[in-house]
Amino acid sequence: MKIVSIHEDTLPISSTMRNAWVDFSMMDVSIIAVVSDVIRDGKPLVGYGFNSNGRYSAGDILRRRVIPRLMAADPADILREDGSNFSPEQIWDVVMQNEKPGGHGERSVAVGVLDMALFDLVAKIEDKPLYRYLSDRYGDGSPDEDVFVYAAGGYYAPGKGLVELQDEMKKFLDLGYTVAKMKIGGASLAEDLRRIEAAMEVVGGGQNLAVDVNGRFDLDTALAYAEAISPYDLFWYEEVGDPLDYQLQASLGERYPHRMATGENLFSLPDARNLLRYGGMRPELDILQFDPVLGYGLVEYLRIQEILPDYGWSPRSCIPHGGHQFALHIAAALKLGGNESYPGEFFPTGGFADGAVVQGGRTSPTNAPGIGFEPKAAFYKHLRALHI
Ligand SMILES: O=C([O-])CC(=O)C(=O)O
Ligand SMILES: [Mg+2]
Repeated sequence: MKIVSIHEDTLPISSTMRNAWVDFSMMDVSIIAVVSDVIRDGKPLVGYGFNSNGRYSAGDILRRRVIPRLMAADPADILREDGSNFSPEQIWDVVMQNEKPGGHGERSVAVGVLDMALFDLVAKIEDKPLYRYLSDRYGDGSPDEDVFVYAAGGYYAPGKGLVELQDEMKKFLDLGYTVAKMKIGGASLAEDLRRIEAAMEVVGGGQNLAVDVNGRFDLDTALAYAEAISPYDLFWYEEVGDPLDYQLQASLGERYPHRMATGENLFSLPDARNLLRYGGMRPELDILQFDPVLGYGLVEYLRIQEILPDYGWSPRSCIPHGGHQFALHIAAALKLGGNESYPGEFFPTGGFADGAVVQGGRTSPTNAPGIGFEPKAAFYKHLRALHI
């Protein structure tokens, strides 16, 4: 069993929206196809991956370091001991040769793109949907049948006023979501409060609405907003300060009695552990949003899962960032607390498989083998074009 070829490209997912830091006019993702010599129905099995949503493509690192290391590896070193399948864990060690620790930057994204494709391939070789494969190998063999998902959106955009924001929130409810998320921190406090109140009016109150600052605030601004939004009792207050400012997070936690969520821009086990050690996050209340792609893939995410109990955390407190099908499978298999969803953003990578139904704020991964990119037509045509 071997990897025959790896194909990589960059796909634009640009749009006119913005959060408190980033306008998405130049946003793109890396996409990858890993072609194996395993033949099924007359065709080679291929694993596909992409780098989640919201961080830029990492093609240079893939082309210059990650892919060459994998292609140069002895085929025996990248298989499980019994030779029955590829080992994403061993491949992780191969592609991380000669890399210093720390300073994870875009390297963790490049490794995550490959890792997603490997898990897609490995599950296809076992002819199982990914959540079943993961549950059998890393979980308890009985995955959750469905997963809590919330609709992320509420971006700032040209010409988007309160009415348009309310229409967007209404659309989320019509699609079957019960909780929506919106951006704050990109306008004045007074304007953001008007936006929050307008959204709450539609979604049914603060417990159905999360707000996301994308790391924009210093401590004073974080606390001023905290005081102003406290009476709303929001679903959560997300990524309020710089992702690596654990002291800010801890100070906020001392003053803000409602749920906080963060972690989408922590890209490694040591960074995640530092959040648990020093970030003042409260295991009985708060939510951890590490993205299983951006942070060196599922291999590293599993290492993070392993240390959670040491700090009093349960997998149910994890709701990954990214709104991708990969994390949906992981959430079902590892019994996480839920998954993000982008019903209206990041075309064509956002959203789940075509025809996926959300009901009462819950959905299920597809039963196609692997991740199920094939039944996501508008995206799959780009993945397939990588190697055809
Ligand atoms: O706006 C973004 O980059 C995405 C984001 O923070 C989220 O989904 O929580
Ligand atoms: Mg966020």
